[in-house]
Amino acid sequence: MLQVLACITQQHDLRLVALAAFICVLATYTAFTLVGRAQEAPPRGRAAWITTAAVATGSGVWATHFIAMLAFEPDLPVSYMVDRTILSIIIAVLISGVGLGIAMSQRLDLRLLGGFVTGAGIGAMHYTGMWAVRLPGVLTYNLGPLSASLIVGTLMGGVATMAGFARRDFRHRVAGALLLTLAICAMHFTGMSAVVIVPDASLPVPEATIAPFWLATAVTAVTILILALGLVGSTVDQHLASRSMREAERLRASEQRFRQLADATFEGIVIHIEGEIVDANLAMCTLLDRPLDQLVGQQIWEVVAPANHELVRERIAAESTETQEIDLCDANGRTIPVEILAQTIPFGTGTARVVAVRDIRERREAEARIRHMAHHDALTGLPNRTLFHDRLEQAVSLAKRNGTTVAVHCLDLDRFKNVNDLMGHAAGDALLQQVARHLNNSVRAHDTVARLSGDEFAIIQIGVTHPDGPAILADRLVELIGQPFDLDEQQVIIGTSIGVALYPGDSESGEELVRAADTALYRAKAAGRGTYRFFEPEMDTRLQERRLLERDLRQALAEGQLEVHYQPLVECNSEALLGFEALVRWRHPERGQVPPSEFIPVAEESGLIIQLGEWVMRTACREAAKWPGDQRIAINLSPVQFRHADLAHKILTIVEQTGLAPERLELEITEGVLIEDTEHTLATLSLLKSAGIRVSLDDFGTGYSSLSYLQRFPFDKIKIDRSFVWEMGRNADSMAIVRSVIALGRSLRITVIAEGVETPEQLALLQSEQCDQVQGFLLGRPVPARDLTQLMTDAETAAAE
Ligand SMILES: Nc1nc2c(ncn2[C@@H]2O[C@H](COP(=O)(O)O[C@H]3[C@@H](O)[C@H](n4cnc5c(=O)[nH]c(N)nc54)O[C@@H]3COP(=O)(O)O)[C@@H](O)[C@H]2O)c(=O)[nH]1
Repeated sequence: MLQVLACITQQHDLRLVALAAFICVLATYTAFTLVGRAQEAPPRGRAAWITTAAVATGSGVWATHFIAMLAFEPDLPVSYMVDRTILSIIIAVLISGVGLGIAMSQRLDLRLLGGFVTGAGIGAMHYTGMWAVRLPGVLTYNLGPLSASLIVGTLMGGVATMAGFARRDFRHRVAGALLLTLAICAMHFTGMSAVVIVPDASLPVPEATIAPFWLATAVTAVTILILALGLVGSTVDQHLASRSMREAERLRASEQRFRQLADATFEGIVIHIEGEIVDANLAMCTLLDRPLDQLVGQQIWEVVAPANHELVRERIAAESTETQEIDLCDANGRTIPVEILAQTIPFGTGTARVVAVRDIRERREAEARIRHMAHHDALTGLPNRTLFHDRLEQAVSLAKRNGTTVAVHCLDLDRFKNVNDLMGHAAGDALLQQVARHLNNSVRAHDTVARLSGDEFAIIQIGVTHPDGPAILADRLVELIGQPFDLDEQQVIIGTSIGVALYPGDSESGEELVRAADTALYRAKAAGRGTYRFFEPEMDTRLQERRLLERDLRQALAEGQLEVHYQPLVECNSEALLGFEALVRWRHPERGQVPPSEFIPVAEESGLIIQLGEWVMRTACREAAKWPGDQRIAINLSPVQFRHADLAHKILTIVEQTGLAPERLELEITEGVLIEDTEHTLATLSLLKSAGIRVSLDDFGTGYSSLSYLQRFPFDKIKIDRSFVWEMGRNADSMAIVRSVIALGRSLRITVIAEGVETPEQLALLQSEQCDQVQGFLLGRPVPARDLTQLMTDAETAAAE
């Protein structure tokens, strides 16, 4: 060690030694910095950085050696052989490159080995450089220091790389650089202390050389330039690399955010390039029931329903951005209706199509539900009137093309209203559902059973090949609906009336076919119900007649062709005049006298009964109010009038306006009034009754459940139907009924009137049974108002006698 120190202090120019040390620190620092860059660089760029590090480090270390050599003052002129000096530079560069290349490894053993190689390489450079020295003497080495210099240099090289590459930060780089500088200096000066120079005058003196100071300055300048270039390059590159790393990081984060965003949407997103899927979000994978790695690389045709391939191809070609509904196929081959919206976006170096996919299964189901609701009856689930007419038009068009026959059956349930009224609406609904099921089971799959309204059903029987086909079906339906139905553990028997019309034959259009079937239904009902009738052209004539009658009645109301006649109501025993029943009369200018039994049903069907009824009520009340006595006035009310909510209000207004005492007014209603919407009817009647108006139950005994109505409303009077009165003398049953009704009235304290009394015998029988009142041609025919004064005077005279 002392020998080394003596060598440094006594045989070297210390200023140049300091300069060499400075260069060495700079070179070794550059070495660690550049190798650090190589470590961080992508594999492709590493070789370039190692090469740069090798050149910078090799030249720096060589410069250190060379300046240190210039600092050496052996008291003899010294020069250097160019070729050997260049060789020493090459060795420095090559072995530094190899050593540092190994040392940059993550493995500790390789890092140590790299340090050893670097240290040894510097030794090799040093002794090659010494080999280039020329002086007038013999230069030999002491083996001990020589070996020591190589061992020290090699070992310390290892220590320096271990320290310098332990971490990639400035402190470790500096520590490594200082240790490597120490290694180089130790190796150099130990090596120099091994030098023994024996002057030899016989050897040639080297030619005058450039002063060591200037040589050192030139080498230093060039070296610093090389090292500075290396360092600046490394710093700039590191800056750029960290910027691009930050960019890449930002890109990665943005991509991740985009994916999270895309995955968070409910809509599926798929990106494809000319049909090849390159990415998709989570919703898309879930929709198609395929993992992302299965989707990526697939052609979109594999997920689009074949029927939509052409359409999708056209959209891609046109770069369409319009929304479109198509079908996709999932992994299980299920069809998924979706709405798509596509955009062309920049993607990598080219473009791609990004497609937003919305699952519209729920929407389609809701639409289907709404469509179904719009075309089906909610209670029975059968097609409604709208769908029925659509299907009928289709069936007729098809029959026209194929030359086949279509039959339309219009059905009306008989006595359904009774069930509804007596057992309640829930039972009525259950019955309609059972009927619907029965009808559906009776037809073939391609026939249509529809519910048109209330208890009206219709059937379209298509593809009729056998001429008896419609009759066979109608027969079966009458039979089927005539069977008892089970309702709430009770059996009910209803029945059905059916009208049948055929295409071709009865009509050319669906609408007319229904009208014809309706006409036939009317005839089936008129024939006593529980049967069917085929449409016949003559039925249509009747229908036409009804229409004409309706037109004329409308005109009659407008032109005042109507009149009210009054028929006496008489006390049975005394035959005293009690009042009159108002009966409407129509004298048509051409038709002559039209009976109410003909035009009242037409008025009820057309709704004209509202206007007509109000007119009769006002006319009769006004007339009765003028009568000198307090005779009562009985006025008929139709069931149709009760469907209007303001009936009670209208009657009370008329009574008030005409000045008739309410107690003098009797309203005659039939069972038909009570069958429809009983609650509303009873409320109307109660209101009228509470105003003092009397209420009579007309045609008693002809209805289905006359007796039950007596329990439900406190009628003032019941009128025995004239059919019983006519049969009294001939038919014991009719007599028994008349007797029972009179007894019933007496026990319930309800007045009983018998109508249709035409003979003195009938009157005598009724008197013997103590009937309260009578009405009939025997006691007085309906007469116009102008004849009433005479009639009342006669009655007064008769009473006085
Ligand atoms: N809603 C309204 N209905 C009315 C009105 N005017 C009449 N009508 C109803 O029309 C039906 C037929 O009535 P009409 O042809 O007037 O016959 C009535 C009497 O003329 C007839 N009658 C009376 N006595 C006899 C008789 O001895 N023999 C016989 N063959 N017929 C007789 O009975 C009819 C009265 O019946 P009713 O009403 O049941 O008391 C008829 O149902 C009328 O109700 C009206 O303004 N509004």
